[in-house]
Amino acid sequence: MINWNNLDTLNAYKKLLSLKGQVNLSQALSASRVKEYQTPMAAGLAYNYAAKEVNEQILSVLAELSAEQQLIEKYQALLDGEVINTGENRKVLHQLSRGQAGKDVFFQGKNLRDFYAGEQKKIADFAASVHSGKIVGSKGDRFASVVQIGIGGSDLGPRAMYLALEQWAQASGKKKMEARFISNVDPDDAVAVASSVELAKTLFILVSKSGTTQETLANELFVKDLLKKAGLDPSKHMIAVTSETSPLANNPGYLASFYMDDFIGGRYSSCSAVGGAVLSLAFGPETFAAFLDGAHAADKSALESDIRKNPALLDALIGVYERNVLGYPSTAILPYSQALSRFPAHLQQADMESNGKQVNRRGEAVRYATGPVIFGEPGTNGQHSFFQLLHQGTDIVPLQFIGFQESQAGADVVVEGSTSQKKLCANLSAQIVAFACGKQDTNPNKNFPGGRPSSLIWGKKLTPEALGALLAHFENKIMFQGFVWNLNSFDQEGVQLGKVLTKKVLSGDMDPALKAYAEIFGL
Ligand SMILES: O=P(O)(O)OC[C@H]1O[C@H](O)[C@H](O)[C@@H](O)[C@@H]1O
Repeated sequence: MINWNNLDTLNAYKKLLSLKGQVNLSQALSASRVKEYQTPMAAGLAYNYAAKEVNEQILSVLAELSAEQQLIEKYQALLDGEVINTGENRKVLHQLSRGQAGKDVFFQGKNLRDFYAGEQKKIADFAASVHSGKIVGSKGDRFASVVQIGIGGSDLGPRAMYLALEQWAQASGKKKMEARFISNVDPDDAVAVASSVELAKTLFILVSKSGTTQETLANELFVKDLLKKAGLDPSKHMIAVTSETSPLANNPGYLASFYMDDFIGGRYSSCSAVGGAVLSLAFGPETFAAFLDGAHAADKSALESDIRKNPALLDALIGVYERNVLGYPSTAILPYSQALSRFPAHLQQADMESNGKQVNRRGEAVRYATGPVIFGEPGTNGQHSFFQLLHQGTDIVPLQFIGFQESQAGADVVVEGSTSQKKLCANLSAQIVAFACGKQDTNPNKNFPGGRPSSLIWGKKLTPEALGALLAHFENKIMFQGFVWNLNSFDQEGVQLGKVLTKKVLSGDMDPALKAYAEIFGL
């Protein structure tokens, strides 16, 4: 029997509050702790939490919290197809799009694992036909580029994953097609992307789960207009990815259509047809399959009930301790990997759209902090930008570093006795210790207080499997945190009001304040 309780009703939470400030990070951090406070992740990655403000006692109360809030049972129920998205009365099945970690899940007599796998197979066959030249553009040209049109979850995850594997694919001979993305309704986005490709050799992927998103539909027509003006037949240059119930479904105006469903939230859709189409076209279906394998392995590891052996659960619980006990308002995602340049942007949506909520699953106000603000940039770039505040600002911002021993492309240069990859990893190591330990100085302006916590996810190299595991780690972390806070992490009502008011502006039905702003733009 599962109980959905608010965090502040739990005994373990009350205990946890009494453990505030037990750890002095600059004193606690030691070589043995760096070795000991680490747990293996899927696909050869590891989660290191030596520089977090936790100790054995805090970790054992976090384990009690996990048991009392039934985090693993709730995850298992989600995998088994229970209606976890209560606000929209939906199952939550993104994990099923990358393998079976729970029971078979059926909806209206359809086995949904077979449905997701079937769409993946259809995409693989379609991609093979494009790569072999069996399917060509309307003037007979082979397709060389693919442009995804979508926004939010239909853009951020797939774009971040594409960029994450581009150099790896190039170096390993897996790159089949160039991919670009159009998301913004700002016409300059579509113009810039369209002018960077040869339209006759470009396949567009229209991606919208709902099939109703204003920006995406506007960009579809924008692109179709450009295709027509170039003398090309849009129906031979565009495929669609949508849900079977959307207005875009079953439209013969697309070269092909691939489907996902309402049980996969937009921000969790990278492993469905939403990410599958672009990644399979760009890097081949086998690369996408390897990415799914890594994600599935991470999903399985998230079922472990010992928090010390479950990196996603541990990461989630430490985050709750930082947010609700230590009161830290935000978290920075800092990948020391250029390939992950858009990964923080993806996590902004994944985390903040999921856990940026003020009411619980039953719609009652909660009396504790929920999801933190998420932001980030790759290192070392961030060091020359916002790290000043992170080191010496008045807020403490927990940091999630990500790093790899090897680069993806392998090409490197030795300058002043070290390679660039070595410099990158040296910077990462240095930052963790600088944040944790600080440095005393008699000049207050040069004083580093330290005591600034971070975790490190690391691996040998960012491969498709490692990327899948990394993505699933964060998705599962967000899910566990939502369970701790007793939220529905799978709806996003907070994005609706702006859409309604936008329609009012465009239809001329405005209140005075709205009208005043609209007038600034001559509307
Ligand atoms: O895929 P679509 O239905 O076009 O939705 C695209 C995006 O827009 C919405 O406003 C939501 O905030 C996102 O969660 C979603 O990913």
